[in-house]
Amino acid sequence: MGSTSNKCVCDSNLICFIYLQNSGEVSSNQSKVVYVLGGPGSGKSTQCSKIAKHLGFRHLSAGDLLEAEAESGSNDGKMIREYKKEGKLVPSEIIVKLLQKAMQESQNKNFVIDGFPRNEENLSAAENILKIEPNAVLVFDCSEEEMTRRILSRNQGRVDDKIDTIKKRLNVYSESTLPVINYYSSKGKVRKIDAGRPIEEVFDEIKDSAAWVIVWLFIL
Ligand SMILES: Nc1ncnc2c1ncn2[C@@H]1O[C@H](COP(=O)(O)OP(=O)(O)OP(=O)(O)O)[C@@H](O)[C@H]1O
Ligand SMILES: O=c1ccn([C@@H]2O[C@H](COP(=O)(O)O)[C@@H](O)[C@H]2O)c(=O)[nH]1
Ligand SMILES: [Mg+2]
Repeated sequence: MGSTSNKCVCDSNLICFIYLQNSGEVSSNQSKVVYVLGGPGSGKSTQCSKIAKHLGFRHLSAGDLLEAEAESGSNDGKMIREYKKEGKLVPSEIIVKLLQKAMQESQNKNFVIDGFPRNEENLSAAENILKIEPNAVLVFDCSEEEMTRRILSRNQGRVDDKIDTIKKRLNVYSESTLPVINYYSSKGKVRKIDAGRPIEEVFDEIKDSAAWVIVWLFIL
């Protein structure tokens, strides 16, 4: 569903109708942000692409922004590569700077942010520097076995798609990202998605959740 054109292309008319009421020109100055969190390989980027295409959000992947910065050969690039290879989280100021630029340059001000905030330092930077208070947080629930299987068959040439790095990323998720999820849970913003199912079934659940998100968008 494209909010800019106000033309409904998603298959749930009710959701489209309600969404369009809330995304027309009158309210278009109000930015909406949905965070998508989940373990490595849980399907965040796959589903965020679908959310962008069908629900009219701009997809910003923290991992992809960092990868582009690394590819650019900038001063931070080499350091980003090293952190990524080790499955570690880069210092917040780096990812915050990239997100801030991407958000400022985007005409679509409704964002689905993929894989951020990942730890408490990110969370504090998101609140205090980016001034983001997300409308909702989708959390992808998937077993470690399934996430590992998916990553090992991903074949996208990522430097971190190796078993040793995957184990480190799973630890970072449990130790650093779960506290962020608990924080948003305590604010009633988390919607858990069973991400262990086939891609289309996961997206169906997200579309059902979109109705829930829309309720939030109206309330907030
Ligand atoms: N529901 C699913 N069932 C089976 N395979 C899936 C599913 N969702 C995604 N995949 C596949 O699993 C791999 C990982 O998916 P994706 O890249 O979307 O995960 P991610 O959560 O973004 O991972 P990362 O945190 O490493 O960026 C991809 O090859 C993707 O095609
Ligand atoms: O906020 C973030 C997001 C990502 N990273 C680093 O990038 C890789 C890959 O991220 P994906 O979202 O899984 O594509 C991640 O393991 C971190 O090394 C980060 O530091 N901060
Ligand atoms: Mg991803």
